[in-house]
Amino acid sequence: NSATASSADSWRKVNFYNVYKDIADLLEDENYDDGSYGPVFVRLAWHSSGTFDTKTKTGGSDGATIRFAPESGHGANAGLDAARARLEPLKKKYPNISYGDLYTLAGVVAVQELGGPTVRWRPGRSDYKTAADCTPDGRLPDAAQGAGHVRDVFYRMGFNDQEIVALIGAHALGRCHSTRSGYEGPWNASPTVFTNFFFTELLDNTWVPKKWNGPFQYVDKNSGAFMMLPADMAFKTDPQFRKYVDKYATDQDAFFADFTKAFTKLLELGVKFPEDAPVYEFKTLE
Ligand code: HEM
Ligand SMILES: Nc1ncc(C2CC2)[nH]1
Repeated sequence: NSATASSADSWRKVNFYNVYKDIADLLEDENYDDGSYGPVFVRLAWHSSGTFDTKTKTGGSDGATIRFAPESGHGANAGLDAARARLEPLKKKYPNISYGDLYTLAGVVAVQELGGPTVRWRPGRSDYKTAADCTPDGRLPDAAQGAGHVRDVFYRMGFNDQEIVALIGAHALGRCHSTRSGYEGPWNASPTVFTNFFFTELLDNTWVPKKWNGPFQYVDKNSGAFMMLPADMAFKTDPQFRKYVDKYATDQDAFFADFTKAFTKLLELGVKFPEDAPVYEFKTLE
């Protein structure tokens, strides 16, 4: 963690168009996973933000407490050190950017450069928080549980059913790592392209329990080349979630329109932005 802490207003000295470009240049790496850091940047932005609790107004992306132990060591955050390390040189290059702004912006760049919708983003998160502000473990969802648990976690953040389903669509990206969450896969055709494939695969494939000694999960019967978590399956079986899964599976534009709104809301949970903080809509480079 760079010693250069940003002050409350130091974001005003940052050219975010340059930061966007530099993050985009970090995405591709043929030696990492499926060739892109994009998916793990999206997960970093989401885990930095998804700790928010509407009742206590604690957690969220402001202060980026995810970079401090004990939060950095929570099981749910396993593997995110790789994403934070990849972004660290940009904190040195742009000492006036806050980690909270850097981590959330990286998620925005990843979604846009991997073919997803434009995501509105505001600067103004601060780094004043310390390890003492870390949120307790258990704020993020447990993949082994079902719809009830998923609602408990996301309602606590302030989301409704439609927003929860839109957000889970990000599971079209990336993969599970047995060395991180314990789950494994997928090897589907396009883990580095942002599409509505999570919904189409969920509905169209036949899901069977994976025969292995890892944690309970599903694999698709025909190709064995895609996986679903127990929590993923809740989106197929719960009637209120299923309504939106059907909609997004048949209408990618509707998914994109709802995802971008919910993702901006997620990345801004709990943040008190300066009144004059600009709303950026970056042009996608690819
Ligand atoms: C019910 C809610 C959710 C559960 C239980 C869940 C669980 C998981 C698990 C277990 C992994 C595998 C981690 C690993 O082993 O590397 C994962 C990966 C991922 N999750 Fe989620 N997640 C949820 C919601 C979300 C949301 C809301 C987003 C973003 C908007 C998201 C984005 C991702 C991405 C992009 C990956 C791939 C990361 C990589 O390739 O390294 N997830 N998720
Ligand atoms: N279906 C599915 N659930 C979780 C994932 C990880 C993002 C890769 N994929």
